[in-house]
Order: sequence, then structure tokens, then C-alpha cells
Amino acid sequence: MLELKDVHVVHKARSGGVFSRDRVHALTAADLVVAPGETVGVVGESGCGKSTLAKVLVGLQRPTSGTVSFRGRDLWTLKERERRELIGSSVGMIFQDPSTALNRRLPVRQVLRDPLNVHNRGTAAQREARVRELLELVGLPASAADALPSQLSGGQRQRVAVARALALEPELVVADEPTSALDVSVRAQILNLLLDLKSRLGLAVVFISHDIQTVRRMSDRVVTMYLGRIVEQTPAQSVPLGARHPYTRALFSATPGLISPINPIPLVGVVPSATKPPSGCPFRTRCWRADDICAAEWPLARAEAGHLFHCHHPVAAGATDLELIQERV
Ligand SMILES: Nc1ncnc2c1ncn2[C@@H]1O[C@H](COP(=O)(O)OP(=O)(O)OP(=O)(O)O)[C@@H](O)[C@H]1O
Repeated sequence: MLELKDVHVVHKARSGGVFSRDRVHALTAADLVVAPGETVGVVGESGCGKSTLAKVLVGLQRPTSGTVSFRGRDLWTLKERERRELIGSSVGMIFQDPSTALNRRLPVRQVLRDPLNVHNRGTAAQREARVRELLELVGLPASAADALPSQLSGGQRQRVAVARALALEPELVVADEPTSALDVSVRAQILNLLLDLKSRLGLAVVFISHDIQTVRRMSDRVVTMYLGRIVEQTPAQSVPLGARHPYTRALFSATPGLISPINPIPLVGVVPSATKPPSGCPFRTRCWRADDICAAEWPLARAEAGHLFHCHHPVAAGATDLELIQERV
């Protein structure tokens, strides 16, 4: 349904508000397929390129190179009107913070009507009916249509944002950290709402989060990113011990409660700058298994169906954290 092929996003670097000659490699050689009805979780440390990937998926960021296809149509070769129509009818986006994502001065009715107006869907009466339907879908009373976003709670605002993302009946919803700006008490409600909508509407979802436990619970497949690259795609049922890329294992081992409570796999050094990523494998400067070949190549390997990883020296499936820690000694 949605496919990225060898997508790169390179920005001009800025320092103190001034552009420099450096280039930031925000996304490098990204290949990703999202099938109808599938939930793909995306994890990785801050700055690894998760939001850039999200923006590419919803057509908000034009790749520097590579292709983004919806239902076999290459998005960035289309005329602007066709591209907007294809994106509008295919994909909805839920942002991290509903307080900033929703226009505070517009009542909820207008927020939800907006995409219908822009894409010229239905008559005025049909649009009003769709607003009522959307509010019901996300568990809000019909009276919420008259409220301003500022009069709603954080959880209610995020429900409005979910409703807006669904207004044009997309097949795919991209949710970028949809609960991280919310009180802990309402996070579970929004996650359950997304799960419920996914099964009721048959939606595909790309779910981006720092919270690996939640990603595992929500997803069919977990995509791990490091320094602008997708380093592994692991079936959710194989998380954590089935992951094969050393970085994925280190990331999972640092997640409280995911693996038995022993020390996480220690990593030396820091993430290199996105303006000067290493050659070959991006993780090689910190990887205890890396050798010379990792500086030259970044091979793709496949394990079982749907499990892909880029590594010359993958860890054995099922290796325990203790075994991996002992390898380092
Ligand atoms: N418009 C831009 N101009 C320059 N650099 C950018 C721009 N957008 C993103 N970057 C850089 O690209 C890299 C990836 O950023 P991105 O926001 O995608 O990461 P992220 O994983 O979503 O981070 P976080 O979890 O903190 O939101 C970072 O080094 C970031 O500083």
C-alpha cells in the first residue's frame, strides 16, 4: 500500500539560526513497506530520524532522493493537486502535542470540517453528519463540536486530533509520539482508542514512540532506527530476544521491564553527528562486534518472513543479554 525505496532526506545544517556548509543526514537509504491493516512501530533514540520518517510517510517532507509510493503511484512525480488528493485520501497524521496541532481559535466542528472542505467532500449537511460520526467514533459527545480545543482536556483534544486524522477515511494513520504530551492517566485511553479504531476500520498504523513496551504491544513489526537509518525490522513477537542487530539488542536491553532485570548491554561512546555519519554501518563506531568490513559495507540480511536487519555480525537469535554482555569482556 505504502512503499519507501532508498529514501534520503538531507538538510542544510544550521548553527545559531545560520545555515552552514554542513549537511544533516536526517534519513538515509530508508526502505519500508506498510501493508494494509498492518501496524508498524518505530523506535530509536532522540534525533535518529523518526519524525523525518513520519513526515516523509505523510508527504510533508519531500525526499532529497528515493521514491515514496501510495498504491503503486510515485507521490513526488504527481502534479501538486493529484499529490494532495492522493495523500488526503490515503493517510492521516496524529502529532505529538494536540495543544499545538489544533487551531485554538476554531471550534471542534470547524477543525473536523476543514479536511472535508479542502477536499470538497459532500454537501454541507453531509459534512455536518460526518462531524457527528467522527466525534462518536473517538468517544466524544456531540456537544464537543461547539467547544474550542482550549476548553477540552488534553485527552479530549487528542481524540479530536485522531478524529481529524480520520476525517477523509484514510487507509493509513501515522501517529508520531501520540501520547507523550499527555498525562500518564489518559495515555492508556488514547492507545486503546487507536487499537480499537484500527480493528474497527481495518487501518494500517505507523506508530512512533520512545516507549518500546508500548510499541511492542501496539505493533505487528518493530522498526529500529539509528542515526537516520532503519537498522532492523523485527516481528513484534520476536521482540526482544529475537532481534539480531547489536544496536536493537542494546536499545531493548536498556528498556525497563522488557528483559529480566539485569544491567543493560553497555555501549561505549556517543552517537556520531548526523552531519558526519560513519561509512558502512552507522553503529560500527560503538559496536562491540564491528570489524573492518563494517566500515565498508552495510549488508541486508533476512531471517524469518518480515524480519530484516543490516549487519555483518548479527547476534544469534535468542542470545540472552548476559551472553551479549559477556561477549564484550
Ligand atoms: N529542518 C531541519 N534542518 C536541519 N536539521 C534537521 C531538520 N529536521 C531534522 N533535522 C535533524 O535531523 C535529524 C533527525 O531529526 P528527527 O526530528 O527526525 O529525529 P527524531 O528521532 O524524531 O528525534 P526526537 O525523538 O527527538 O523527535 C536530527 O539530527 C535533527 O537535528
